[in-house]
Amino acid sequence: MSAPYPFLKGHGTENDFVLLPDHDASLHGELDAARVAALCDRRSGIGADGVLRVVRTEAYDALEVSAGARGQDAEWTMDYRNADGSMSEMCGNGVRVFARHLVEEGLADPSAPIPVATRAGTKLLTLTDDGLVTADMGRARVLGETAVSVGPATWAARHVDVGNPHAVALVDDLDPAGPVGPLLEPPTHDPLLYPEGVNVEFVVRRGPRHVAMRVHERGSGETRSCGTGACAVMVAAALADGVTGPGDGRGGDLAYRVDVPGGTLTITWTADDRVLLTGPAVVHSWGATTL
Ligand SMILES: N[C@@H](CCC[C@H](N)C(=O)O)C(=O)O
Repeated sequence: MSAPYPFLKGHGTENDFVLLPDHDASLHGELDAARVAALCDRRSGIGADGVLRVVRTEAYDALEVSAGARGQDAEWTMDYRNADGSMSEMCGNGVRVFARHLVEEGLADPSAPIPVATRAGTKLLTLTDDGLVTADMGRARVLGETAVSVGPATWAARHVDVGNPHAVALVDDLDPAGPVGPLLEPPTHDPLLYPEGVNVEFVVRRGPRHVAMRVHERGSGETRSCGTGACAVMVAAALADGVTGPGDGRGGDLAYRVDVPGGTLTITWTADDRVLLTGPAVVHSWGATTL
């Protein structure tokens, strides 16, 4: 495709995305991994951690093979791709930016929760007057223990699935000059447990119900934030704090502050076992690009 194609750029706590409006799914078959990687390249492309393709679910279903448990009860589908062009089931910050875009373009009504279909099912998005967007991520599945390594350092990690896979390691120090390092390469992980790769979060405690994290994202490298990662981190931290879960384990909701390099997210584990991801989400630029 050589004609200029419209795009938007947005971010949630500096996890940044190129949005491609493709309402009628005309990009079907065009948006291969190489094109996505070229768009996300920070020197020769627009630059982003991933691409959010905005497609009407009806058009998507007519043309494309449904992947796994993708929800079909929403007017809009988010087709998410990592910066290297690989697909992921879910992107928590991405779906929040996606909802912001729908509302700003008059494509969705913010007076009620907005359903968005993803490969990990339909998510409900709520926009509030304080500028924040909350994604109801559903249930986080805690799947046991594993280990991750950076160079000679190895940490125990918790395997948490938030629609996509995570390994969460509680560490003493997040400093890039320390054992976690600058995360230029993917941390080593168990290839049998994570045959498709994994998002790895390193977490330190900052105070009661307050943690900070860095993340190496599968397919995108170290990013300034990861919404699904923050959800996995919150659940892992709460369990490490002795919470028997869900929620506070006593019938109430439980909220943690999760600091990421790009800002702050609030994660709430509800008594009925849903994880809510809340934070800022903005669309700030518009333009046209070659595809
Ligand atoms: N940044 C995202 C996660 C994007 C997908 C991830 N890299 C994967 O491959 O699973 C988020 O905010 O959740």
